[in-house]
Amino acid sequence: MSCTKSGNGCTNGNGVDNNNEDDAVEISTETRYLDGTVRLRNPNIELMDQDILYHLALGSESHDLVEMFGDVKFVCMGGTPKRMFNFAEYIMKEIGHKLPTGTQLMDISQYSYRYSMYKVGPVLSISHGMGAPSIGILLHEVIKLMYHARCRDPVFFRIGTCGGIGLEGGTVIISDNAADGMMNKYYQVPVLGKLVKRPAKLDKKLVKELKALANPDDPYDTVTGTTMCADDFYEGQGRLDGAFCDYSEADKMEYLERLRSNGIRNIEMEATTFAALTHHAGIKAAIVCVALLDRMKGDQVCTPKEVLTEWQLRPQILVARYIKRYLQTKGRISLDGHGSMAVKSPRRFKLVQQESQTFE
Ligand SMILES: O=P(O)(O)O[C@@H]1C[C@H](O)[C@@H](CO)O1
Ligand SMILES: O=c1cc[nH]c(=O)[nH]1
Repeated sequence: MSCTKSGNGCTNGNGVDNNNEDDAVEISTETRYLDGTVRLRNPNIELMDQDILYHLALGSESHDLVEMFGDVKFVCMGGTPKRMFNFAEYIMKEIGHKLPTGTQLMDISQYSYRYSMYKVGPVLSISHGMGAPSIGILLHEVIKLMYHARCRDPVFFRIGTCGGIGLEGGTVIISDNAADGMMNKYYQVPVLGKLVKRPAKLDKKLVKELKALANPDDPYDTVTGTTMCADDFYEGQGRLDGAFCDYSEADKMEYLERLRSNGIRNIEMEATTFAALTHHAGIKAAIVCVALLDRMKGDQVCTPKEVLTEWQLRPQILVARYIKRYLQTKGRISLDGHGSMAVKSPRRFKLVQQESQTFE
């Protein structure tokens, strides 16, 4: 498998591509057609009569994916169906999107009984479940969906929860790097009996743009830092309160201190997979999580439900600011929030000017 100049390529298990650490996602001809539509790094797909996106309950022949999803610009994901339904309702208000009279938000993937998906104009809101395998399967299918639907330069967000490292519950963390529990900045997955490592890179420019949208009047802190991705909530995150625990509190604290001294500010369970697969697809992506607790102070999530519910809105507010700002800048919604979301069906081979994401 070949690598692009931008370092988008995968490795074969012998090493990891770590060059251009500070680059924004660079669009290569391997991952984009000339008009910005997504090109798959899999020659098999276009040779298939149909592609069944099994876990989304969609298919390239059974559904008109261009008609249904061709206008999607933002794909937002988070762990639970409820959070992503709430986000769909929230973003609908924020961008002033109106559903056709007599209709309501529908879970497009309800018959998959796996993930939930809501579409609000140019925004998709999808639940990804817990952990790398779950978000990995979803990303394969959503990236293929972007290809089939001919979406142009989509931007992906993970809107999540996490444990803070030396950060109070309620703090919002924008990930500028993702690392696994061994502090490797890649996602590794066994493929055909070999470990394939893919660099877990996030778009640094997008991180800065999101950070700039944190409002000094927000009654909570918004910080940037490296996010650790664990394969487990308990032992994998050094908790003392799982069904098993073969280490002491001192061992736990020593590990958390080591993470902290390496710039790790929070722990969750999807960051490396999300960063690596979006990067490999040449898709600009960001992770914004709220800390549910400070792991230096404890393990149990004991904050009252209503408070947790309010905290979970915080990453949504930041991402909504970005989306709204983008749509306003692109003139697709007016400042009073009442605008048309209509977008012409994209034409894959028409050369269009590269869109700039800079707002200033
Ligand atoms: O987006 P969510 O809140 O699901 O992210 C974190 C990581 C795990 O999926 C889960 C563990 O509670 O929360
Ligand atoms: O501590 C936490 C909290 C939320 N999600 C995690 O993965 N860990």
